[in-house]
Amino acid sequence: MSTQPSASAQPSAAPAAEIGVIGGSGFYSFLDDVEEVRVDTPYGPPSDPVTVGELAGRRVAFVPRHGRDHRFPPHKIPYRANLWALRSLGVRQVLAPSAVGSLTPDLGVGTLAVPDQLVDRTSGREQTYYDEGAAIHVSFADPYCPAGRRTAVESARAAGWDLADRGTLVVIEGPRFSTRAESQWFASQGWTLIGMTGHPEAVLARELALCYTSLCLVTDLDAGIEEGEGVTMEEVFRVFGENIGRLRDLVGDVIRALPAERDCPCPNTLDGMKLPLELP
Ligand SMILES: CSC[C@H]1O[C@H](OP(=O)(O)O)[C@H](O)[C@@H]1O
Ligand SMILES: Nc1ncnc2[nH]cnc12
Repeated sequence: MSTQPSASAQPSAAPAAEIGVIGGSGFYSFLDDVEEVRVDTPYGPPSDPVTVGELAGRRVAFVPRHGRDHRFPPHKIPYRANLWALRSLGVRQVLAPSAVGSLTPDLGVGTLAVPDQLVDRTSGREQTYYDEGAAIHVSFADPYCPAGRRTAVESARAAGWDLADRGTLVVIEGPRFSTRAESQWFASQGWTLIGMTGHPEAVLARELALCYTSLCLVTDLDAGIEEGEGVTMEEVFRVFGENIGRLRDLVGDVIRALPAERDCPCPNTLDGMKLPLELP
């Protein structure tokens, strides 16, 4: 599966897609023969034009959350625009690959973790579509789609990954990495994974009634458990680069195996949600 968008940007012809992929650090493109779409949203443009292509008969839209040139740091990513853009193309299920640190020696570098819980330690990010008009409070007890998670776990197992079939992802504000004390405190809570982008992405997906599945590649042991000089950005990119081929393949496997009809308990409709702005 490659990586280069082949077509030029189109103003607003919007090809439909059912599955969305949001690429993270080191994951800036997906699929061959894609159509590039400039989608505008009430929240501004997404991180970069969305590319839409086909895999195993499934229409897939891709957006790189940091932009193709990684110009958006985690606290400046236009999360609302990214999710809105995918939803407005028809996407209903989102796969979100991400580079994460491990908070436990049990999860080594190169592990694929499919978290089932999330802890928000960010501050000051725009994290809702429901900030005017009416007070709407979505349920978020289980932030990830169980069907998406099941499919990801089965696909990763079949592909021979070192696998964590659950885990709690703590999302820090960044862009700095954690101190050793912070990291040790997170680990002492039983949280197992650490990243900077899982929130508000997951909750915005929930607010748009999108299924959302996080695919975490462990690129490092976080400061509280490693014995060296601390995590570096170079280390994260290097390890991610060593694994991007098989991670892309895994995302493809998950897309092939995702049920076409959603059979999960995730909200499936926005009826009654009084979204302040209308989706196209
Ligand atoms: C590149 S170092 C830290 C950076 O990597 C992760 O990005 P993503 O979740 O988009 O793969 C982490 O969250 C930070 O944004
Ligand atoms: N240790 C870490 N902390 C926060 N985000 C990360 N992304 C990759 N590794 C990370």
